[in-house]
Amino acid sequence: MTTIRPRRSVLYMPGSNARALEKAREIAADTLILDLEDAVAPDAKETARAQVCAAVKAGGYGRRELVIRTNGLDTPWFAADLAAAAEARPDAILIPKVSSPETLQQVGTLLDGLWAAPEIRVWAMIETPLAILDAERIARAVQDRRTRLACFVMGTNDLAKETRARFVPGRAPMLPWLTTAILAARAYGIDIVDGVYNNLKDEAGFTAECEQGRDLGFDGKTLIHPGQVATANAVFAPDDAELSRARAIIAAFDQPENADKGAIQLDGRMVERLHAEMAKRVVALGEAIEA
Ligand SMILES: CC(C)(COP(=O)(O)OP(=O)(O)OC[C@H]1O[C@@H](n2cnc3c(N)ncnc32)[C@H](O)[C@@H]1OP(=O)(O)O)[C@@H](O)C(=O)NCCC(=O)NCCSC(=O)C[C@H](O)C(=O)O
Ligand SMILES: [Mg+2]
Repeated sequence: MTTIRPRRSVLYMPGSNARALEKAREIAADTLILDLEDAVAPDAKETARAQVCAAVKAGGYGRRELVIRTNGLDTPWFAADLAAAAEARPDAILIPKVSSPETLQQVGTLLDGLWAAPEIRVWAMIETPLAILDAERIARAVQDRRTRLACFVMGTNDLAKETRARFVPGRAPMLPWLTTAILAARAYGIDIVDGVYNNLKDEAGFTAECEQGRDLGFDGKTLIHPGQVATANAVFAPDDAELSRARAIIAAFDQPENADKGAIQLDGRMVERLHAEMAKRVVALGEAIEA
């Protein structure tokens, strides 16, 4: 099994907010997205870029995964954002408003031209109607190693803006888009994290949306405030009951009498070898979180 990197809590912070960049060294998020795009006003773009890249170079974020979100390819800031981000060497660079695989190929070519370290991955915001309609081809871009593609990030605010869909409890208007993006990501073995929950005061609504995202198959959720981290970390981690059941399934198939069986009964339920594979992933995720 490949190594699992937990991405339960993926916290955005405005690159222009020096205090937040500092504070983030102590926040228990799995991943930090240091934003140069929507969270930063046009007049603050250059300052934000310099601050973010200095923070990444300075380090001190421990095991937290660091991602820099650039401005879009069609903006006057993109070229300088990409060059500075490549030089700062974050774990990944997040590209907003990716609507086709060609965009990822273009970014990959630019990164190669900048001699960007091969370890730097590219993440894609899935937040336009065209991205949903073309999600399968965008995810398939992972097969072109030049793209460095590793993860999809849902941009539900931009999707709501572009489609005029409303945010309603249960997200019925968005479910087809969320599941389309998840299917595309899983078909090509890339990770995918859910969109943000804008209401910072609605804890019950936020918890429900985390649970919905987990049940749909997301690896984690993007967040906008440190106060959302603990809930996302708890919801997207396997709990004790899930871990002990997973260990029991693995142990059952390890028994010599089950060596030639494809399906067995365990505690009144049918379990197949595919469940043992799923159980191994749950245990590996639990161990990665523990570490
Ligand atoms: C939403 C906020 C503007 C609220 O900020 P504020 O009113 O200052 O909140 P608090 O007073 O509760 O803050 C308490 C302390 O926590 C720090 N803080 C706040 N938010 C963050 C954060 N995201 N990361 C790190 N630290 C944070 C404050 O500095 C306070 O610290 P202290 O001074 O020591 O007390 C604010 O939370 C915020 O800006 N959030 C992020 C907004 C953002 O990044 N938006 C863009 C991403 S969302 C998006 O674009 C999704 C996608 O593209 C789509 O289309 O859907
Ligand atoms: Mg967006």
